[in-house]
Amino acid sequence: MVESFNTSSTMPNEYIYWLEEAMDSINDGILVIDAQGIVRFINTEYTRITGVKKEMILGKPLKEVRKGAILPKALRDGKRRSGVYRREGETEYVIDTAPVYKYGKIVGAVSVCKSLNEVHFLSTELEKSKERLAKLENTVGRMYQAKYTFYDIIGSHGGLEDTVGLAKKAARADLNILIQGESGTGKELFAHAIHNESVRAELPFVPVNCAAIPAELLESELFGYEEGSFTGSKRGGKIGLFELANYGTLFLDEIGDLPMELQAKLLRVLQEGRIRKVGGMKEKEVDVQVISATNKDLGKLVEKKRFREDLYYRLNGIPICITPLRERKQDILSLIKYLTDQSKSTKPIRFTEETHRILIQYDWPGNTRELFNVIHYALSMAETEYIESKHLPDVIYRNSFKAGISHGQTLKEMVKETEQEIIKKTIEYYGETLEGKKQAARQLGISLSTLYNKLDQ
Ligand SMILES: Nc1ncnc2c1ncn2[C@@H]1O[C@H](COP(=O)(O)OP(=O)(O)OP(=O)(O)O)[C@@H](O)[C@H]1O
Repeated sequence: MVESFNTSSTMPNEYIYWLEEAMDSINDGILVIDAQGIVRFINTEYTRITGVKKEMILGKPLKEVRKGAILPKALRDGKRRSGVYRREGETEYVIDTAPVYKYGKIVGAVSVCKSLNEVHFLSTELEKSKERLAKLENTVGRMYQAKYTFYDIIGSHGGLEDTVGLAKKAARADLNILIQGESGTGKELFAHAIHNESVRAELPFVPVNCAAIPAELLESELFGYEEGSFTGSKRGGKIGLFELANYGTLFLDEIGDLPMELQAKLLRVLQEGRIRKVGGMKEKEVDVQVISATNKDLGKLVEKKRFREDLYYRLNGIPICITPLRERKQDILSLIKYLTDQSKSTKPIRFTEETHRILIQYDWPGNTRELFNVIHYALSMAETEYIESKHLPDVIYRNSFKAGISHGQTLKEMVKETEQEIIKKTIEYYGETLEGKKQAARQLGISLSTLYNKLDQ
């Protein structure tokens, strides 16, 4: 049963005016018909979407002014309809229709329309955002990828083979791992290889150098921060490295340098598997394998109360110790070959026997990193295919004299060469002027003429 639609009998004019204003402020188009199908109201957005003005439609039967309108159906069958697609020239829109009831009887019907142009615009924006997100994910993925595998670890002596075996088992165990060894022994290389051998290989490998990040920034780097948590914080806050490493591996390099206060926070995260951003209230679960590394004796730091014992045991699920290069000198030649094989040089590279002897005799306090630097240096100094002792950096070359390695020279020649080196360095220090040379001679306890003679020999 359909009744007449009459608002003026029940509402004061002022109220109706206010209601119309309210309807005009919303973003959806609205059209209302009465029980006879006569258009009683449209709002401004309806005109904007359909192009139909009030004077063209108000007071007229909807069926006549808008051919194919579905709203009158609501008067007949009392059904609500939603998402009906319409097109008006260039404008596409969808409408929802519903009957209006009063005391259980239909007194009119209302339709609400939404422009699809806006929806199209929003979905294009959404697509663009998705594309940007995919690119960012790709970049982050590439940034946080472990580069090395166990194939990149060269050498087998001095226990290195067993260490590699242990590291492979550790990769399968999914426990926290602590790698200890002097600087340059390959701790980071091992961490990459372990991650790549583990079930987490396809997921991020996130390295953090605890000694390189200022203590006051480290907490927000590790755990992230909420927007506005401190002056200068970024809009939207920041995601922490723990969260970036979720389901993957976090490599905490130089863990011995982690400030005490952060040690407590790290321990809590490892125990509870949850992180909380700086300035945040919510906690988030994280599933991260932690590989830590240090060139300090962490056990000693614990004794000196500079590293928390409970954290030490948490991190030290599987301990891995890498032998320094001086204790596995048999690996030096394989390491040199590995590096020269990688060289882009088109000509063959040959190390003289003497160069090999010097490289093997040296103690390598900077371990493999130092060896690699020295080889790179020598390769760039040599003009021919032969890498001779003179192509090695000064410090290595001189050291070989101290170690008594003969360079194919007589004792007299070696003494002369060393004397000249020392005189040149002293003159360099005091200056090339006559006064500088006099001072150098005085310093060396020889006369000026002896100084000239020795240089001219
Ligand atoms: N056994 C090895 N085989 C091949 N390359 C190696 C080996 N050990 C070290 N390297 C190379 O030596 C360099 C230094 O290694 P890495 O950075 O892993 O050392 P580290 O122990 O982490 O040093 P630090 O304590 O100073 O951080 C890298 O270029 C690495 O690839």
